Amino acid sequence: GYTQIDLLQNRFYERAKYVVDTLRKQGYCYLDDFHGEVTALSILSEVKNLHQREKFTDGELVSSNGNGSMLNKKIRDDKIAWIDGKEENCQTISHHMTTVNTLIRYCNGLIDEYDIEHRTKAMVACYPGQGTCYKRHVDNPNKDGRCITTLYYLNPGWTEEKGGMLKLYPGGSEEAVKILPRLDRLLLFWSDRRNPHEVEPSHDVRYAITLWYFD
Ligand SMILES: O=C(O)CNC(=O)c1n[nH]c2ccccc2c1=O
Ligand SMILES: [Fe+2]
Repeated sequence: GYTQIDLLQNRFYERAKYVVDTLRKQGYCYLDDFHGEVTALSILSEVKNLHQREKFTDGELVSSNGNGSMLNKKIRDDKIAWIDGKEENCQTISHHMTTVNTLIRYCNGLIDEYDIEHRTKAMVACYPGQGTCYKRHVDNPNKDGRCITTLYYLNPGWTEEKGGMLKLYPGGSEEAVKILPRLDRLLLFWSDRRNPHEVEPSHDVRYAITLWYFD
């Protein structure tokens, strides 16, 4: 009969197969209930704890000095923290990183055009509400090596009224796809020009963890 390991490997294989087929077909794909609610809530509590411990940076400030006056204008409203998973009180975030690594390794076996070697640290991002957003952009417009973006959302009970939807323009089409940043949803998409995307203005605190995978 099947051992636990066989079942686990089959599960990863099944999900990797679905991810690769879907990425090939539409350039993005998401998996709901990725870790299960208990683990998802544990990751959320670790992220909130990072926030309380002031581990997040502020969104980047640029001075837009039209006539020499140093007006500080925000170009981005996200607050971020880079986590390598060894920090204290980040054990479940670390488990998330390991799990996505395994999924991507299975995907790697099925994707021959890429040979995914490594990833960035985890970028924990917080949009603090009050209409904070992220303008339309491409994650990797100039071949910096990143091939897959993974975004893990941590927002229980999120609804479209709260804004903060991820708007994706797959294949650069003007037909936008709107993704709800709901708890325990893992979104993956090609990081290059195939996927311009933006974060609509958020009216509540919105958390996500990004891992970028390199070819
Ligand atoms: O949160 C989302 O749904 C999408 N989020 C993004 O596309 C996104 N993309 N690139 C970044 C670079 C630096 C800091 C934050 C970000 C960022 O939230
Ligand atoms: Fe992005």
